[in-house]
Amino acid sequence: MDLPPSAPQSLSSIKERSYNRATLTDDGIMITSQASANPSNSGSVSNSNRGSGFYGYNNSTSSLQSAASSCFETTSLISCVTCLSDTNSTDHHHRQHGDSDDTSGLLSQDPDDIPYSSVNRQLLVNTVIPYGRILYAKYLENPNGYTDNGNEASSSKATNGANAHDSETNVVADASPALKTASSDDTIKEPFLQDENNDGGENQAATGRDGYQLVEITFAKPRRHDLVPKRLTLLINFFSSSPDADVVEEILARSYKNTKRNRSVLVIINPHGGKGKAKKLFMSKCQPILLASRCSLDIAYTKYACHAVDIARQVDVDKYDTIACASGDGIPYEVMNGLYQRADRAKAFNKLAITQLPCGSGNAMSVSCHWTSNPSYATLSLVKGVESRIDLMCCSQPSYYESSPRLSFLSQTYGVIAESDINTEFIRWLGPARFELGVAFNVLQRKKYPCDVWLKYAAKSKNEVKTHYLEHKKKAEETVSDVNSTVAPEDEITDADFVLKYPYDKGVPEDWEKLDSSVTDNLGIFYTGKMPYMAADAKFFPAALPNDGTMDLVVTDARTSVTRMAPILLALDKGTHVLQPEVIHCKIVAYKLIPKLHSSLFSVDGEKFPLEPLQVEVLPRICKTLLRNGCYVDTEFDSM
Ligand SMILES: Nc1ncnc2c1ncn2[C@@H]1O[C@H](COP(=O)(O)OP(=O)(O)OP(=O)(O)O)[C@@H](O)[C@H]1O
Repeated sequence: MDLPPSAPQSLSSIKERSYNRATLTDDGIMITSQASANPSNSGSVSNSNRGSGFYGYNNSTSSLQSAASSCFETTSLISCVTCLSDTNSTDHHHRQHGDSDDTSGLLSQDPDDIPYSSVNRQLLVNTVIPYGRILYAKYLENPNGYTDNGNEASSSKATNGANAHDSETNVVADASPALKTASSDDTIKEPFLQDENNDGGENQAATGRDGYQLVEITFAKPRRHDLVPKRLTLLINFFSSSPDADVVEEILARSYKNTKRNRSVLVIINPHGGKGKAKKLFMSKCQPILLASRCSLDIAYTKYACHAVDIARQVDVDKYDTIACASGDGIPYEVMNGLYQRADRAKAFNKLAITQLPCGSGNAMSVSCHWTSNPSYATLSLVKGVESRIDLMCCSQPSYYESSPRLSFLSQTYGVIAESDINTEFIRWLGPARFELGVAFNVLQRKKYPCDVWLKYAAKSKNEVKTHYLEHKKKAEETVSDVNSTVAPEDEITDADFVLKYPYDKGVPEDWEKLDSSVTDNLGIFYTGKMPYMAADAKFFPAALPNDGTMDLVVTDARTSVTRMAPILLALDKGTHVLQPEVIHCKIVAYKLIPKLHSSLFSVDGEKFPLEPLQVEVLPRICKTLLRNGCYVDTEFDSM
């Protein structure tokens, strides 16, 4: 990408600048004094240090005036050359020290919730940049300062080899024709990353004079509705009794607590996803954050329906730790099934975390796991997420179970919802409204979907569901806090974990209970789910938990009056529909449904499945994914 004419052309111009001073707090990096053009206003910069090469500026008035453009000079330069212009940024928002945030509040899309700010492009004193937002940190220079020839790199210990390697790993080539690498035309190589790769002082344990060290951080900064990576140069006050103290390592350790740094990601983009916008969304909203976080990326584009199954079947499991589906919910479904069909499936599910970057029309996985349907915020959640095990559901029907059952991570449905989801494809142009219209139409008609259903209960009554939920949620929270304090426990699965307890051909076990036929003869909705949200505004399964070994079931009776059904459906956004007396809500570990209709269908994770008997059981903890803060988005079910 060419530099715009107005952009500074030489790195030597950058050295004439002032920096914000900062210190590390428990929550983030706190600005302790503002950058200033006027030496008399330069806060706590001591006389003995002022003007030293260490600060990167000399003490001539003109230089200091040129430095008046503040610590954001770097940022604005970078913004300029990477088209990440900050012009309309929400810099006026700020959060004072003591009002700092943890990661739980960081992914909010509310611009009022921005935890740092600047006035006249300068960060306010006491602003805290939370660790949850920090993507990367490095030493900008060694403590001896820049040399006079304007060559930054030459003033530092040579680490360019490591950075060249870095740059190579960012653009891994792959022989597979299905895979397009991040160095292809489709990838905008961010100049700020190249700049970083050329830096000479990266990750050196510099020991600064008086404990001050010049560090550059890259952080995710809110801009309009999104997050964009920005850089900021800070003079950090870091005192430590240890001779090996390394402030950059300390910042990175705090910023990536309980998470893996430098993920190796295979991104699968469905170019048709999200009405054809998936690729553009990924490139503009997700890729900059992944690259700024020093993840290495390979990109694969799906070229035909079910291509992601083939990609996952063939992927080099040793090469990646993450598969990120820049798509709707269809591609993660295909990836899980592709991995399931591999001979080394236990290894594949142990090695790879499957996650979604919400670039499709249905993004239930991202809403549930990353707590957002915004691609840039979901990417931050990917980068910072806690690797967690989730249960999957294994589906068997006569036409395919012998060759290979199908995995489902989200839901299976029969009746009103299935028909509204799949049979309204012809009115796709209506967008999400098509689904709601379909449901409304079928509910108004009070259409019945007779069937027989057998259930293996884990919690039958609504009270039992609540008790189960509270117990398992508490257990999950304890596990997450264990992970927080120690290294994640070894939690590997083996081939034995894939063996079905209730194979289809063995019939219905005796301890399964048949659902009352007065309900199943008049069935309206049959819907099972493993994640809380089925769409951004449909909290269909508020009691769903990642790995409690159960799926949630919601059943309605088509004879329920329209005046009762309307408020039930309208309560979907709050999730309180499950509390209504007309709604059956239970937790089950397995079920069998035999349809009694000749023309209808099942929808499994949004895919059309044949109208045949369907038997499903939970496969506990089979899949690894990334959960923000180690849990599903809070549904507030415990307080319902
Ligand atoms: N190149 C392609 N051509 C045709 N179909 C494709 C292609 N790539 C992927 N698909 C199919 O598109 C389907 C939907 O994918 P995905 O969930 O990512 O998108 P989406 O925007 O959420 O779509 P939907 O609106 O159907 O939910 C999947 O079944 C997948 O097999």
